[in-house]
Amino acid sequence: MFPDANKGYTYDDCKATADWLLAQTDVRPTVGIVCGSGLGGLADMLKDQVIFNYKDIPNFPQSTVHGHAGRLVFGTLKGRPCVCMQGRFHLYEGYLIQKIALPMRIFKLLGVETVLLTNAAGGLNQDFKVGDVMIIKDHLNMPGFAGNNPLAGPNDERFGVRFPCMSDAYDRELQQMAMDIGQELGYGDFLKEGVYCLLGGPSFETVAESRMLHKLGVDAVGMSTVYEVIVARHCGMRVFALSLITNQVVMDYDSGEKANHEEVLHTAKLRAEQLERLVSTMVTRIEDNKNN
Ligand SMILES: O=P(O)(O)O[C@@H]1C[C@H](O)[C@@H](CO)O1
Ligand code: HPA
Repeated sequence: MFPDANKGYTYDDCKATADWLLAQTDVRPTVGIVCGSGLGGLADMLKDQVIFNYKDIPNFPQSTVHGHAGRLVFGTLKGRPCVCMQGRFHLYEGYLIQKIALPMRIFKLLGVETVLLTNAAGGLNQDFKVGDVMIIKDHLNMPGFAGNNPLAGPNDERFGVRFPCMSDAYDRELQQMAMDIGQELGYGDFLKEGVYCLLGGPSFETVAESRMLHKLGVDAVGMSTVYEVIVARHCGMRVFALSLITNQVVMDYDSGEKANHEEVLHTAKLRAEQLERLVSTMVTRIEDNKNN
């Protein structure tokens, strides 16, 4: 049923990739960051960078989407060791679902304890505006209802249990921390919270699909993050995720609006600096809290 489930994704394969990376950098990251569409500037904030192109990393997939540079950047954020994915992988790129989330297992084997994920998403919540930042409190794995789960296939207990709990997927303390930091930075007006829904893409939603998701209580819809969260939680890392609302989802047949990737990248550019400040402050606080 899962013909390729083991190919290239065994514990030993992940370990070989992690060891290959660790042999080439002195950075021992405890925080891992994933940059969403157009949000790769986060990685540029790291000091003393050691950069690996995805194409040079054994077992790593390649980025094929505009706005995803395809580099793994090690370095320090205000002195704290981090690793940052400047570009992620999506179902619509044609990757096997296990491969999309493979970097989370490599993060774990690098020593990462906390993962901070960002994405670009369309706003369904009618109170959201373009440019709002939604702290994700829960998700809907829409492809998951049809059996598309990155943990499908043989389970290796060295990563985690066969049936992991997901009701606590998004760390409450980190959500509160982001809210607090957002208030301190004066971002209160555009900081929201809500439920993210994964769709496979790459086509954007029809009006009927958008209306259905809205009725289901979805606040923002996108094409990533959920598989990474499931795999990160499976192997015991703490998870925080946020969506930048890059566009308002079209819910009206008379609307002249049309979702497009250029608008997504444009909005990301406008909010990038504030997002970088929010995430970098979180990194320092996570590390400081650990030492106190
Ligand atoms: O990687 P993310 O989820 O930020 O990318 C979003 C979803 C699609 O890949 C793309 C659509 O514009 O942006
Ligand atoms: O409207 C959207 N739908 C799905 N994915 C997205 N990523 C950015 N915007 C969107």
